[in-house]
Amino acid sequence: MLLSLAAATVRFGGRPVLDTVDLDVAEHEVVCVLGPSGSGKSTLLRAVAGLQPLDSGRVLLDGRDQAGVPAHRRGVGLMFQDHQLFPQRDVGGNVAFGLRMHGVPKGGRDAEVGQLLELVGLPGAAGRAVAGLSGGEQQRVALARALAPRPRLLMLDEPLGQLDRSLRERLVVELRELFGRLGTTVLAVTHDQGEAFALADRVVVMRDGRIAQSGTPLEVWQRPADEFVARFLGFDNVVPATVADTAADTPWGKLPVPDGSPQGGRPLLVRPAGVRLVASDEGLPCTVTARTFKGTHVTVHLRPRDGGPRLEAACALRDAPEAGAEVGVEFDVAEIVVLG
Ligand SMILES: Nc1ncnc2c1ncn2[C@@H]1O[C@H](COP(=O)(O)OP(=O)(O)OP(=O)(O)O)[C@@H](O)[C@H]1O
Repeated sequence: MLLSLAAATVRFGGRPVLDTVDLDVAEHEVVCVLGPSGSGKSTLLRAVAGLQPLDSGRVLLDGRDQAGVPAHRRGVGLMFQDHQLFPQRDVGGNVAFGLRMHGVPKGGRDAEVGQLLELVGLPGAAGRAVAGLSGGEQQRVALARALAPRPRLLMLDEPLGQLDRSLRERLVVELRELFGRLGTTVLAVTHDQGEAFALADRVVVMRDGRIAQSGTPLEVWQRPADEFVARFLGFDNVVPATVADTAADTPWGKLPVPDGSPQGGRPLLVRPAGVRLVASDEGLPCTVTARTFKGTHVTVHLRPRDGGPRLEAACALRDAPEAGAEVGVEFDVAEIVVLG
C-alpha cells in the first residue's frame, strides 16, 4: 500500500473530527473522499500531509510510520481549493517554484516547466501573468505546480471547487486522463458527488469523522450502505420498511425487493428510475406536484393521494406529466435497495 491510515484519530476540544479511520490507497489509485461540510475531509488530508498531528493511530507511507516526519519530507503534493498562486510571478515562475522545492537545478527548469504546462493543457503559457488567467487556467497552473516535484501521492482539496459547472465537468475528465497517463496516485476530497464519481477509482463517503462507505463509484451508487449515504447521494425516496422474503411493507404499500435482501425493519430506497408512472386507475394513486427539468430527463415530484411520503420519479422528457395530473405509480424491483 502506498498510503495506509490505521485507526487515525484527531480531536478538537475533545471531539473526534477524525475518528479511528482505516483507509488504504494503492499505488496508481485515484481515491475521492466525499462528505458533507464538517465531516473531516480536510482534516484527513492535513493529517496525511503532516500538517495535522494525530491524537492516536498511524499514517503510513510505503509502510513507514510518518509520526514525526515533517510535511516537506513526506513526498506528498498538496493542492488546496484556493490555489494560492504567487501573483507577482508569471506562470512559469509559479510552476518552477515546485521544481526548485524539489531541487531541480536552474538549467533544467525551463524545459521541465514547458513540459508540465503542456501536460495540463497550457502550452507556451510560461510568460503569461497570473492575474490575466481565467479561473480554469489558474487551476491548471496550480496543478502543474503541484505535479512538478513528482510527488508519490498527490492530494487535492476541493480541486475544482471555485469553478463553474461546465468547466468543472470538462476539467474532471482531463484530470482523470492525466492521472491515468502519469500513473499518479491521488487522494482528493470534495463535497461534490458528481466530481468524485467522475474522477475516482474508489469513493470514500465520510460522516462525522468516520467512513460511512467505501467502494467503486458503481458499487456506492448501486448499493448505498445506509440511509445517510443514500440521502447524501441525492436519493430522497427512502422510507421505513418491514422486509419479509421478497416483499416489503412500506408507507407506499407492499413493494417487491430483490432476492437476498436483508430482512426485518430497515430503510428502503427506490431510485427515481424505478418509480414508473402508469394510468391513474392502476398502482399507487398520486398527484404530480411539480416537475424539475434535469437535462437528460425530468424529475416528477409526486404526492400519494392517500397520504405517505412524497416521492420522485425520473421520466423521459416527452413522457413527463404536467403538475396537477393524476397518475398511478408502480415500482420496479431492479431499482429498489434495502439499506443497512
Ligand atoms: N484547527 C481546528 N480547531 C478546531 N476545530 C477544527 C479545526 N479544524 C477543523 N475543525 C473542525 O473539525 C470539523 C471537521 O473539519 P474539516 O475541515 O476536516 O471538515 P470538512 O469535511 O473538510 O469540511 P468542509 O467541506 O466544510 O471543508 C469541523 O467541525 C471543523 O469546525
